[in-house]
Amino acid sequence: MAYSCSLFHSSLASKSNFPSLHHQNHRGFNRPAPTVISCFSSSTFDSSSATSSSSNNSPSPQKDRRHADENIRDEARRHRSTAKNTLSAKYVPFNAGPDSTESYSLDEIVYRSCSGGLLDVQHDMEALRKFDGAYWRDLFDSRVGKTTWPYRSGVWSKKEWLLPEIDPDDIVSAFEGNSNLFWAERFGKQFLGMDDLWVKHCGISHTGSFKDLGMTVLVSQVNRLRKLKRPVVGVGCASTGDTSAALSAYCAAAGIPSIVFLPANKISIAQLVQPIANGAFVLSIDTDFDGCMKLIREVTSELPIYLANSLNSLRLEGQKTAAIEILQQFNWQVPDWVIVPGGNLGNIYAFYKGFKMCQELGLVDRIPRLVCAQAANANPLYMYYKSGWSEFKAVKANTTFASAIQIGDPVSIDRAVYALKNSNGIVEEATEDELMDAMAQADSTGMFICPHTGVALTALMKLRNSGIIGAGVRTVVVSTAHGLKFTQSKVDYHSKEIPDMACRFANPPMQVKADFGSVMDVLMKYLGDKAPKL
Ligand SMILES: Cc1ncc(COP(=O)(O)O)c(C=O)c1O
Ligand SMILES: N[C@@H](CCOP(=O)(O)O)C(=O)O
Repeated sequence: MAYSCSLFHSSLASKSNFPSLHHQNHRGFNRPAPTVISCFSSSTFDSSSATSSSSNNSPSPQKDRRHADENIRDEARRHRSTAKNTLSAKYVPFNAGPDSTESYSLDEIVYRSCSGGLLDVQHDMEALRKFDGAYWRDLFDSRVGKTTWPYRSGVWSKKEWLLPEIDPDDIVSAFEGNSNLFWAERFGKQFLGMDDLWVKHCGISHTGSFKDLGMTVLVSQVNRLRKLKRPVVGVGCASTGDTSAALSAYCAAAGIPSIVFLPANKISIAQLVQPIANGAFVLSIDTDFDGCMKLIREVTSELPIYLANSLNSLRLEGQKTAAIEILQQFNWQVPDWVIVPGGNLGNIYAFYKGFKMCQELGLVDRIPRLVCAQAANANPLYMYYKSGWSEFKAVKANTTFASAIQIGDPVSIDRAVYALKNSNGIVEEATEDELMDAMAQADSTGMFICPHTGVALTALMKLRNSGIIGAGVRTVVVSTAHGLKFTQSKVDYHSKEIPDMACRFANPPMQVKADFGSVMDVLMKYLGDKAPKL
């Protein structure tokens, strides 16, 4: 498919009755406000999520109480500042040189640069820098735990760094983000000899995966585009099951049609039922994810269907907030390592971008080393890394229990390489045995993770064994989906029904006759095995 400067163009629209396609304070204060704020006394931000420690400005619960006939959107509107917004963002070619002048408004429908390369959302960093790091830390911290629209969302609590110009009325949010940063105490100690291991549970989320973080941003922007009468009839994606779930849920919440292309028989039942239940138009296509991705790219260049995959750089703006959240949850201390499972490879770049923005804007003084973990059955990035980044070759992705990363031709390969090179990063891989064992081991310590998180944990185990990651260093493993989406893989594993897999940590249920003696026998044996050895 040729992209002519990739501005959304439709031959079909011009022939049919589709609309024409040619058009293309707020302050958080746990501490005194940084002096820089006084230069912006007509604040860039609204006042609804601000709390102040200064006595003459302290919030009055009665006065600020929501009016009886208001909802939280109305309330936010009442509090909104009339001051001019000084922040902005635009699309630019990804990793463009300093001489590049190519850029697009976020209100344009564009996914690729003139040369066919990836795009990136570029913020006006000078405007953001007018506020110092302490200001941003305080602002973001002040929004946690409140129900204020839209800042209750872990994503929109960073609104100024995402879509600074969007009207909060256009935002479509399920108050995603603010996910648990779980201290993996027992897993770390028992299997890795680590006591500072953390799992960022991005999958404990509205639709059960980290995709919600990006989708709230993308669907909000689509909502805005539709209000601006831009030609967006629906939103579409190719998916291995999580993007489609998030897309269909957010679109359903906003009343926007969604269309999802799924590789037939390659996603879990739980994932399949999500877009069906949310009223998406579901196409089950007899190909793999890469085949679906190719088709959706072709279709979205012909029809007024907005592309929701992470090729669209808007998605990564939302996903980058998980990195900012990790720093926030550690009280703005930087972990040493962050390990992310990779498939289409948008997320590893999103993490890099989130960390890097925090460094550039003075919230932290360094960034973590990143690890991207792939399934050995779908490992084009790993192969590229092993070749010393000499030659990238797409692969035919083979079946893997980590089905959401069964991707052989990742669209964000360039973004991933950039993120890894600039974070002194590493790529690792996990065989099917390794990832399933790691998942079972993690589950045995009280987690209930997805196979993709098993891939990331395998990478950690390998890096611990080789001594690259030391025992005492603070490490975060990103868990990308909820384990309940992948119960069949756990059932297969614990039933030891997987051909050629030892299933070393299987814990099958015991069949027992319905009589007291039989039950006592098995219990006595079980308890005997568990008795502490004296
Ligand atoms: C559960 C899960 N984990 C990891 C990934 C990989 O993310 P990315 O495609 O951004 O590399 C995906 C999707 O690809 C996913 O659905
Ligand atoms: N795992 C993804 C694959 C597509 O990734 P995307 O981030 O480019 O949408 C999925 O769940 O579909």
